[in-house]
Amino acid sequence: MWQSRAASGLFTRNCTKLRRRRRRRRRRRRRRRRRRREKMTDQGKQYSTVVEHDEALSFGYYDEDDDDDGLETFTEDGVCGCDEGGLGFRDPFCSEVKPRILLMGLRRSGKSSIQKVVFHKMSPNETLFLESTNKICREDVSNSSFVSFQIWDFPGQIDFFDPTFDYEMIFRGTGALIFVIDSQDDYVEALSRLHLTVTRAYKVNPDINFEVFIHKVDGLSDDHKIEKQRDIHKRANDDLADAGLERIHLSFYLTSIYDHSIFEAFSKVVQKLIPQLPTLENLLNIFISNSGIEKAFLFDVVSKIYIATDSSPVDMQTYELCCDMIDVVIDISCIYGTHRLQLPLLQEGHRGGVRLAAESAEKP
Ligand SMILES: Nc1nc2c(ncn2[C@@H]2O[C@H](COP(=O)(O)OP(=O)(O)OP(=O)(O)O)[C@@H](O)[C@H]2O)c(=O)[nH]1
Repeated sequence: MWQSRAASGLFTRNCTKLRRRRRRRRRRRRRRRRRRREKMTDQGKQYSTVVEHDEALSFGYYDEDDDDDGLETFTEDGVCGCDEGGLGFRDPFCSEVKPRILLMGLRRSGKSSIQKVVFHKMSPNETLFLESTNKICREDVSNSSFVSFQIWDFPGQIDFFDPTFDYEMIFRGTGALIFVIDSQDDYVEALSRLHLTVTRAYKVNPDINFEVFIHKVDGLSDDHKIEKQRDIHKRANDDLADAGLERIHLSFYLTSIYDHSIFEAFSKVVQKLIPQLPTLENLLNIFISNSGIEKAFLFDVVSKIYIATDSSPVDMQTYELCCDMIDVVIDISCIYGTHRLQLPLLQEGHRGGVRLAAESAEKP
């Protein structure tokens, strides 16, 4: 009896010791993670804000109390890949932090369509079948040394008051915030959402460029477009003035995925994030004046975004013509070009049809 009591006492003591040891280990691990995270934030690197739950949409860091190391949303070094499409953020050859562009707006306003059409060459009609985004989707765009940034596509129903949504962390590393308004819909709610988003973001990071895409204007007449733009511009700025925030500058663009307006608008957004822009413009001005060429654009061929142009005004028709010429050059070089030229285009997955043509051209 005495022996068994002693044995059970010993067993309990051992268990308690074991539990204490485990708890200590867990605490140490948490501390280490916290330190690592602080270090990463200091360096400007951002953690994923996507933590998927079974049912509800949730935003936040990984659960500190979750000890299951293997199931963490973050990789050990704090850099997390894209949830969709498998595009990672970590560039093994480059440790620089890329500017971040956020795509925000109400549900079905056209955010994902914009991203797919501009950066994935999706045909506008295919966007009709896009499903609603239910978590933040991040993508690394690194087409060239100038076009190198991250795009974060947000779900329409994002809730700033959700305590797990760490908007401070998100806005802190943001270069541009694109707010998409569906011009074919009633935009009263969109405007109040725009106001809330902009004021929150400005408080955290006053250096963000605020870009408003008055989207889906393809269904509107020219007069109607101008009228809508004027009305949205006035209401949005009035709201800011009422809040004493006149100093916030909003830029407005009329856009549609069914024409080149979305590429032009995106070009302007991206240009603001390129520190070398004035130098590039100067070089193009010199080029124009010495060559007798009428207009010059510096293009990112893959996305058809123009990185810079000379200082003469941009005529939409010239821009469209250049875009079409790029398509022709790509098509021809994919079919008749050298293997070296074809390869990057194949890797980029550029234009499905061309890819097939190039593959069959390669076969003996
Ligand atoms: N007419 C027209 N329709 C568009 C345009 N852009 C997108 N759409 C359509 O708008 C619908 C919604 O597009 P999505 O890209 O899924 O919208 P979203 O803002 O990502 O929606 P959530 O993921 O729910 O937040 C789709 O049916 C698109 O085809 C446009 O420029 N013009």
